[in-house]
Amino acid sequence: MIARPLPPLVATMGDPAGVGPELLVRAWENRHAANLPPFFVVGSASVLRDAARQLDSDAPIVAVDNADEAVEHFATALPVLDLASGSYAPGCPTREGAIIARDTLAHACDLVLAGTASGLVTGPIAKAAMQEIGFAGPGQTEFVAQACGVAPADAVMMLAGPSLRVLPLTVHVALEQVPQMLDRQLIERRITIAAAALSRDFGIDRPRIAVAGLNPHAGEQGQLGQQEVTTIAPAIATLRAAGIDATGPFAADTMFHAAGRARYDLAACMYHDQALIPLKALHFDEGVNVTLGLPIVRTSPDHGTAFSIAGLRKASAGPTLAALKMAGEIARRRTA
Ligand SMILES: NC(=O)c1ccc[n+]([C@@H]2O[C@H](COP(=O)([O-])OP(=O)(O)OC[C@H]3O[C@@H](n4cnc5c(N)ncnc54)[C@H](O)[C@@H]3O)[C@@H](O)[C@H]2O)c1
Ligand SMILES: N[C@H](C(=O)O)[C@H](O)COP(=O)(O)O
Repeated sequence: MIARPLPPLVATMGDPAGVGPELLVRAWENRHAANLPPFFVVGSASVLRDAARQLDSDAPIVAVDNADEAVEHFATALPVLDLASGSYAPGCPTREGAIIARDTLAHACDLVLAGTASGLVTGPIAKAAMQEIGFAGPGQTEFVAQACGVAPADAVMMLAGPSLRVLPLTVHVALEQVPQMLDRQLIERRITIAAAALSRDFGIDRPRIAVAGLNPHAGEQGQLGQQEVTTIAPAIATLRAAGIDATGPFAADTMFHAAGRARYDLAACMYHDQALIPLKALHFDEGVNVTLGLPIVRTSPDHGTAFSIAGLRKASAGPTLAALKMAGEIARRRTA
């Protein structure tokens, strides 16, 4: 049976002064080589044209009115729903740019929720700049969750690369807050959501989830901290009783070498950098940030706005290509 065509993906530029716009131009240029599904941008045609010019690219940028038009034009031009105007110097973020990032993200969420687009790929934002305009939540994950009517705590961040998937159980909080935030409910809830998503969206029937300890040597039987004994191990036991293949807590420093990675499908980590350092060390140029637990598909490249190299033709489009491919694959799997 021939699969019916899905609606196109929708992408956002993120902060227009970051590398998001240029990487969307590069992604479109590589659409055949990367075998990308059709996508369109909710953003600014003028910003994308400026980005193409800075890249010395002849990629046409066409303003469209809807997703159907976007699909019609995708073969010959990068389609954009032109909702924003103004020019933005690469590397020079502005308040107006943060507002555009917020408003275009909100519009893109609405398009996916309405079924007009099959998935959302978000460009990088600058969190501090977004906070200054009253952005809801620490990042796009929480914003998209709220747009979907999902409690931010139930929108689970996973970073994925070819040989590693990681889940930070606590994310954009100060390290000093992590021990008090780590409770059994949080660990059990987020790993349960992740296990279901790995089955549904990645086709892993019985995902193996390795859980890291918080303390060095996973606490050394309680001699180097108590969280493993009082909280993490009991949470793992509860998950296992519920039929989830969770193991640990493991000493984090021996989870990420090749032999360690071969033992699991997802590494559940206690805090942001415990998860993202190994992922970005191994897969920075192809890493994808995937939000699990949402009714929609949402991915983003694994990096930020890279203001220091925006407009300099130095940014790799690898993570953006990987994010678009993964969003398309998940969307296809969900409709199979
Ligand atoms: N997904 C996101 O929206 C996201 C992710 C991380 C950071 N941020 C935000 O981005 C801003 C800058 O954060 P940062 O500097 O810590 O992280 P960053 O990812 O923007 O940059 C870190 C380093 O990686 C390099 N880099 C980033 N993307 C690259 C690419 N595509 N190709 C080549 N090199 C690349 C940068 O030049 C820099 O040296 C902050 O405001 C942060 O909040 C956003
Ligand atoms: N934690 C991710 C990273 O460091 O790559 C990124 O900041 C995610 O942020 P969003 O919730 O805005 O996608």
